[in-house]
Amino acid sequence: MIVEYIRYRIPVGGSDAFEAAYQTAALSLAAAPQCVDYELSRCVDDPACYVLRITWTSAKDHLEGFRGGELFPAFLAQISPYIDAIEEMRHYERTAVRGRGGSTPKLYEWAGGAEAFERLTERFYELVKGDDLVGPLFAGMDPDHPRYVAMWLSEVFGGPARYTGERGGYPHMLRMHLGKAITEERRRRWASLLMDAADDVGLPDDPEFRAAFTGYIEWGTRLALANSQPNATPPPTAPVPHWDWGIAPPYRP
Ligand code: HEM
Repeated sequence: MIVEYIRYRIPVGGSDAFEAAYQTAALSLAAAPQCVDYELSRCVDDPACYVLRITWTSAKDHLEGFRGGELFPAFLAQISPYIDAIEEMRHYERTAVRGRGGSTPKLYEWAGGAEAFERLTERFYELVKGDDLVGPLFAGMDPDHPRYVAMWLSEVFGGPARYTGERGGYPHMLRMHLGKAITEERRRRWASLLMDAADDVGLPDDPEFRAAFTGYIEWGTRLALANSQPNATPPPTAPVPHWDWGIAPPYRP
C-alpha cells in the first residue's frame, strides 16, 4: 500500500465549491479497486489549506490502473479546476511507526487482562476434558497447556507478547496443530465450549466485545482445522495476529 498526499491552497470563498467538487470526485475513488481509502481534511489554523490523503493498493495501481482506467475522466473533470491550487502531490511509503492511541481500550484490557484469560482457559480445559468429542484429542496434553493458550489469546487481543517471547510464537502454535486432522464437528464443539467457558468465568458479555472475541475464535478455529489436515502446507512462519474491535467499537454510555 502507498499513501498519496495532495495539499491544496484554496482561495477564500472557494471552499464550498471545492468540497462539493470532491464529494462528486470521491464517487470515482469509492468505486476504484485501486483505492483503499481516502479522506479530505481542512486546516483549522489556516482554513485555506486542505490535505487529501488517498491510500492506493500501490503507486503503479494508482498511476497506471486508476489514471488509465474508465473512472479517471469523471474524477479529473471535477478536480481539474483546482490543479493550480496544488502545493504538493506525492506518494509516501508507510513506516513501522504507526498504531492506535489510548482512546479505545484494547480487547485484552476490556476482557480483564492476563488473569481473565487464565480463568477462561482453566475453565475451558475442564469442559474439554469432560467432553466426549474433543476430550480425547487433549488426553495427553501438557498440564501447562491452558496457561499457554491464555498467553496466546492475551497476545492476540493486544496484551504483552509473551507467547512469542517465551513459547515460540506462531511457528510453535502451528506445529502443535499439524497433522491433528481436526474435523468440522470437533472445531465447532471446541468453539462452543470456549463460549460456555467465557460465560462461566464472567468474561464481558457486551455485544461489541463478544462479537470481536467470537470473530477471532471463528477465524482461528477454521485456520486450525485447515492447518491440521494431513495434506496442509501452511506458512511455517507468520506474525501472531492482532485482533481488534470490529465494526462496532466498545459501547460506553
Ligand atoms: C482460535 C483457535 C485456537 C487457538 C487460539 C489454539 C491455540 C493453541 C495453542 C497456543 C496451542 C499450543 C500450546 C503450547 O504452546 O503448548 C495449541 C495446541 C493444541 N490445540 Fe489448539 N487452538 C485453537 C484451535 C484448536 C482446535 C479447534 C482444536 C481441536 C478441536 C485444537 C487442538 C489442539 C491440540 C490437540 C493441541 C495440542 C495440545 C497438547 O498436546 O499440549 N486447537 N492450540
